[in-house]
Amino acid sequence: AVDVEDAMKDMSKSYRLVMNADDAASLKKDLATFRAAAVEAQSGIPDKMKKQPADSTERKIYAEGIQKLINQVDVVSKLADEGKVPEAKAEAAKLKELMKEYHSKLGV
Ligand code: HEM
Repeated sequence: AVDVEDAMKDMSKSYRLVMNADDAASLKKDLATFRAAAVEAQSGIPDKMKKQPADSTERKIYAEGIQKLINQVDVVSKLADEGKVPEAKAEAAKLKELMKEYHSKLGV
């Protein structure tokens, strides 16, 4: 089974790479790594929610947050595809905002 905690750790590493990238090619590569980890996290159930029904409030909040995160990665990737590196990084900062918002909502 997918370990959400491991996927989150991978997201954390690739997020750092994204924010340190200084050309469109490495930015695109690091965003792809981040996205893959986020999709992995999406396919798992966080430890503290394993005993909850799929429609519990927390599980719905988790699903909503991960979907928003993936949608935002796609916004960033589009800018990277267009070679707009500073704009892409400005949008990438919103990934961290989503992290703070949802970690706080979910108490993690
Ligand atoms: C840039 C985005 C994000 C990063 C870098 C990130 C990173 C992390 C890290 C490092 C952990 C702790 C793993 C450990 O215990 O060592 C974690 C846990 C967790 N995060 Fe995130 N996170 C992000 C976004 C999100 C979002 C958007 C959500 C909710 C939708 C979320 C939900 C969780 C949950 C539920 C856990 C606990 C996992 C478990 O124990 O099974 N995270 N995250």
